[in-house]
Amino acid sequence: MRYTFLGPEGTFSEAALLSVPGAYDAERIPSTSVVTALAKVHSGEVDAAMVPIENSVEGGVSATLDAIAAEGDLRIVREALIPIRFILVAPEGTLMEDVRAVSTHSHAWAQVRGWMGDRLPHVDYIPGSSTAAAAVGLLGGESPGYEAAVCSPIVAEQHPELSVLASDIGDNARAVTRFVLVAGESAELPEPTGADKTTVVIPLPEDHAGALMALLEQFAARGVNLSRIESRPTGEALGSYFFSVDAEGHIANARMGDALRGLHRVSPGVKFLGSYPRADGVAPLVSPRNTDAAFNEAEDWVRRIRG
Ligand SMILES: O=C(O)C(=O)C[C@]1(C(=O)O)C=C[C@@H](O)C=C1
Repeated sequence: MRYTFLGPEGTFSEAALLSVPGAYDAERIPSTSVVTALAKVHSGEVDAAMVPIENSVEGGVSATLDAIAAEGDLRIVREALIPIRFILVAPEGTLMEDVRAVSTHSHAWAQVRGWMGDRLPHVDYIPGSSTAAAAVGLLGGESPGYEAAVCSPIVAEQHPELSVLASDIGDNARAVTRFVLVAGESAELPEPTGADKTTVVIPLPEDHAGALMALLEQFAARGVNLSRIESRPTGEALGSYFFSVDAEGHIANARMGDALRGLHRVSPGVKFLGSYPRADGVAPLVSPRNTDAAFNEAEDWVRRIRG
C-alpha cells in the first residue's frame, strides 16, 4: 500500500495514518495540502490519503469537505480519532518576549486563540500549510518571517534543535480531530461491524420551503441517526448549497439502504462516499421496527400481496 497524508512528518495527520494497521511499514508520501493529497488518490499515485475532516472545537475542515465532494470518485474506508495537544516551539535561545509572529495551520490557530490572547496578545499570525510545516520552517537558518510555531509534541521529539516555549496551549484539553482514510472508488467496501458510519454528499435539489426537511425525513423515517451535517456552498451561485452528512449505520443495513434509495429519489445527484467502522465502536440504538428483520418482513408482506 502507498499512503499520503498532510505533511511533513510530525503532523496530526501523520499520527492518524500511523494508527492504521500496516501503515508504519508502508510507503508514506507527505502532501503539502489536503487537495493535493486527494488528487494523488484520484490519479492513482497512491492508494489512500489520511485527511482531517472535523475537529471537536473548530468544526468541519472545509478544504476536505469540498475536495471530497468535488472529486466524486473517492471512498472513505476508515476513520481515526486523534486527541489534540499543542505546544509552542522556537529555535534554541528564543525567549517568549522575542516572539513577534507565530505560524501554524489555521485549524490549530483557532484552537489556541484564547491562550495566545492571554500570553502573546500582540503576535501576528502567519498561516502555515500544516502544524509541522510551520515548525520545520524555523530550522532553515534564514528567517521565515515568524519566531515560533504551534505544533504537536511529536515535532519537538523529532527536532531537538527546537525548544519548547510552552506546552498544552490548546484552549480545550478535550479537543479531538477526526480523520478519514480516503481511497479510490474501486476500494473494497468495508464489511459491516454493527458500529458503522455512512458518509454522503447531498445537493439541495430545489430551493423551496421544506427542501431540507425532505432530505432529512429520509433518514428520520427509517430511524437512521445523523452524527454530522454541514452545509457547504457549491461555488456556483450565492444560495447554492450541498450537505455533507455522516449517518449511523452501513449501506448493508436495510434501514440505511432504504434511506439512501429515498434520498436518491429526492436528490438524484446524491453521492455515496463510503460506509466504514466507527473509530469509537459505539453501536447505534435501533428500534425493533427498523431492524433488518423488520424491513425484510415488510418486504415479504408486499411481495405476498402482489402475488
Ligand atoms: O497540521 C496538522 O498537523 C494537521 O494534521 C491538520 C490539522 C487540521 O486540519 O485540523 C489537524 C489537527 C489539528 O486540529 C490541527 C491541524
